[in-house]
Amino acid sequence: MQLQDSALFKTQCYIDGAWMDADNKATVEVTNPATGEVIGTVPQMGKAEADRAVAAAQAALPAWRNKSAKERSQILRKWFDLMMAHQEDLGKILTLEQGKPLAEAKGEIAYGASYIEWYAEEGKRIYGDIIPSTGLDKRILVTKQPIGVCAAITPWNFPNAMITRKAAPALAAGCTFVIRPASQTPFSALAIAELAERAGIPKGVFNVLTGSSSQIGEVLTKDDRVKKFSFTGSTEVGRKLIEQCASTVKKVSMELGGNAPFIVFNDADLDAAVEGAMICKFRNAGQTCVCANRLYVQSGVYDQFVEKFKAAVAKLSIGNGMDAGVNFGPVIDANAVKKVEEHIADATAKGATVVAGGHPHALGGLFFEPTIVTGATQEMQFAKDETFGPLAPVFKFETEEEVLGYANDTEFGLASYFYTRDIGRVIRVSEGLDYGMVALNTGILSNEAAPFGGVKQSGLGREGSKYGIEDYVEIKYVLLAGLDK
Ligand SMILES: NC(=O)C1=CN([C@@H]2O[C@H](COP(=O)(O)OP(=O)(O)OC[C@H]3O[C@@H](n4cnc5c(N)ncnc54)[C@H](OP(=O)(O)O)[C@@H]3O)[C@@H](O)[C@H]2O)C=CC1
Ligand SMILES: O=C(O)CCCC(=O)O
Repeated sequence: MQLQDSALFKTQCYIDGAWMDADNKATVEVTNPATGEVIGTVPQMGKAEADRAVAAAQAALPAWRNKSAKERSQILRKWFDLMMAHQEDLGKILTLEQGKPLAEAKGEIAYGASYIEWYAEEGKRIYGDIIPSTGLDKRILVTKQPIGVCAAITPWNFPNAMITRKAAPALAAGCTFVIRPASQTPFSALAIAELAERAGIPKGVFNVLTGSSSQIGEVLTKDDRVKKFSFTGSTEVGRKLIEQCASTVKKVSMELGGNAPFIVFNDADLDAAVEGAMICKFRNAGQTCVCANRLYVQSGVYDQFVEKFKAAVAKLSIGNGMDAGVNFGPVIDANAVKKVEEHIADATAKGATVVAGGHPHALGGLFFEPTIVTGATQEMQFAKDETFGPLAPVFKFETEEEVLGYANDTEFGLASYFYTRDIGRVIRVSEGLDYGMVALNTGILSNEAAPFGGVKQSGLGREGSKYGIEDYVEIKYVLLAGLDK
């Protein structure tokens, strides 16, 4: 791998400020989804190493918690600066292990770093309250204190930003942190740890473990020293981890599956809607939890929208994300290909038509053609189940009431999108969508200043913004009495 700073490519874990192998020296291979080649190996750690990481985070807590918010802020700011200074190398590592095009990967590095910058500032503003009490001799003091040791498990689709979005508010609030990244994308996490060390984050404050998800997950969710657990991934695994956290009544944050509706009304700016649909559906080859999973287009513009959408899809440049000009890469693994194929087969068997793509790409391996199907209906699998791949089903609808019913007919409630220029409809539809996030006239809604999160079975808690830090503090109420003497 050609990096300007080759020390960013680490193949050991980072626990208590030291780089180390698994106790039994076992390793696991990581492959490049674009080529199938092995990029390197990382330690296959388990319970014993996880226990030591939690102990290190516990030992580091008092000194980190007792730094002033300004001191922590200065260290975090340095971490942010280092990430941006190494954006190119971090982007390359990310593309090699995850597959997304390099420009998109570098975009993720800036996006991930923006959470560190944001919380370096926000950590200084964890305000409390003084509340007048019922008795004149009393006052109620409310303070917010760091919750303690925090742990997290993150997915492969955003190997950098899903970590910083959790670690930055935790560290800014005065907590210490243990992270177990996805097996398919550990190198981005280890590079973040290398930069944490260079930024001066003290030993034990930020720890990275790779290896067995079930063994490490069990420690991180059941150990009483861990006070807060945060997860991004599938709803199925999230449910299980919530159950495990119940054994020690831990505070949990969950960013789980989505099934985003993308609604285009007759009065929409169609070119803007197509541009939004392209980014919303096909960035990261359709593998984000806020990706449009169902495109609902009103009957008056349905045919026109499909034609423009097809033309835009035909312009995508498919290939290895490291190659110049490529803007659409492979999917993560064979299961991802299988799921897209299953959803296409189910839809065509029930009457849908493939109007673009529909097959594994001629490049072979994990490349799948960006696909559009028309004539989609609520009876098809993708109406209920997140595809998490490059398949865009286009549904036709007649009325606002009808489409709101379809959009909300899911157990998920993460992101939703709609295009209209009618102000009354803007209010009615944004209030009527049962989603944690609603975007009007745009296909992209994530940024560090906004509260990212879902309702229903899409999760618990919010990440980013002033709200995101609340998940990493405990409220303490102090009653001051006898003040009249
Ligand atoms: N909300 C989101 O952003 C995401 C949603 N998904 C959804 O989930 C589907 C499957 O993707 P997948 O990657 O398998 O998602 P998973 O939920 O299985 O994986 C997410 C993370 O959880 C870990 N994990 C898996 N099982 C356990 C366990 N029993 N205990 C502790 N940790 C565990 C994984 O480790 P390991 O890598 O070792 O498997 C990974 O780090 C996707 O198709 C998509 O629908 C997936 C990723 C992100
Ligand atoms: O898929 C996810 O879990 C994160 C979505 C990326 C984003 O923040 O937009």
